[in-house]
Amino acid sequence: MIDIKSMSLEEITVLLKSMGQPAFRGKQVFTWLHKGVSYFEEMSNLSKPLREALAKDCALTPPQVVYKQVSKLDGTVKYLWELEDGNCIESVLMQYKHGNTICISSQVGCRMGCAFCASTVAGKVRDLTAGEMVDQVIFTQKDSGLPISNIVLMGIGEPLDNMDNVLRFLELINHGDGMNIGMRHISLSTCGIVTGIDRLAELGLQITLSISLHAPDNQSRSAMMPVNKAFDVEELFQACHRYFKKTGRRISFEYAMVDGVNDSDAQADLIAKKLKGMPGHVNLIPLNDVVESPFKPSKRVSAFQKRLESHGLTATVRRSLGGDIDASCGQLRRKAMEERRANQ
Ligand SMILES: C[S@@+](CC[C@H](N)C(=O)[O-])C[C@H]1O[C@@H](n2cnc3c(N)ncnc32)[C@H](O)[C@@H]1O
Ligand code: SF4
Repeated sequence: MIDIKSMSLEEITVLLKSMGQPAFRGKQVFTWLHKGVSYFEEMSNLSKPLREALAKDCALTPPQVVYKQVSKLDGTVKYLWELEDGNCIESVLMQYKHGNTICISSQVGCRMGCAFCASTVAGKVRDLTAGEMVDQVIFTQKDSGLPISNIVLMGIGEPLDNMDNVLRFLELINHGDGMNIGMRHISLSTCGIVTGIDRLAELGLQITLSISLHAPDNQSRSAMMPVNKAFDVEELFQACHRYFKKTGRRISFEYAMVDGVNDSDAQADLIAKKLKGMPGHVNLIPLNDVVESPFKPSKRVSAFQKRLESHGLTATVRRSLGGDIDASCGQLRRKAMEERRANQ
């Protein structure tokens, strides 16, 4: 079956032409797909034979809601979606003053093995297609009734470990005949795959790049993030400087505060030293407790923030949304996997 949801407008137009259709049909089909139809029959301005021919050759596999949790505190909505092959992924919809933001998954699981992260506990199962990433945005908007204006690639998975599909997703979600979400409204977060960061720099997209830094020295970072053994923190900082030089875009550094591991003043000083020469924004994240993780939340978040600010850096503390639901990434999927195992 053809994965039509992952195809560009141009590719769909070529496909429709090969089916003996005029070029404008391509745009009609693309527009329907990005409105979130679940069946080709819903494409009411196409002839019945064409709808049937598309249904015969092309897969349309909207995700199904398995769980939906709505926070009573702030309206954050967390979805656990079941994909066509039975795998589950998460998306979280957060309501901010500047608009509604969706956090989407880029893979089923993750192979990066960060010690504090629930998404990686059972490893990576597979990459998501571009269409499956688009569907998270479209069907969350459809189900919630809330217009989505911002996207963060910060859900389950490592986007730069699935880069081709992620780039295609960006192109599709940005398309004027689709969701039309501007690149400036999209953030991509990576654990630090240097080759991917360099590739992004070459492309010069106007997205915001977030680096999950979590420690500025090799000893602490390697203890938290195995990726640091493939691309160490020196190489990572160099890639960030290259990225800034090439794109002129400010990078955001994510920093989950872990008690006694990455929260010393010396580490704050080292961050400032390493970021010298480029504007950086450090986003301090109060650690979400993950049962399997040996790490505990730091009590020095505010002191660390002040120390960073004393060097002239911008440092913010991430506001925690959805505190009363399983909003931390990967937790809901893991819970569902455990329940499935128990019922087998
Ligand atoms: C789940 S990751 C997905 C994107 C990408 N793989 C990455 O690592 O940046 C998104 C962010 O959540 C953070 N994160 C993961 N587990 C966490 C936890 N237990 N507490 C706080 N932040 C966590 C990650 O470090 C990262 O900054
Ligand atoms: S923090 Fe990101 S890279 Fe690390 S295991 Fe979790 S999802 Fe994967």
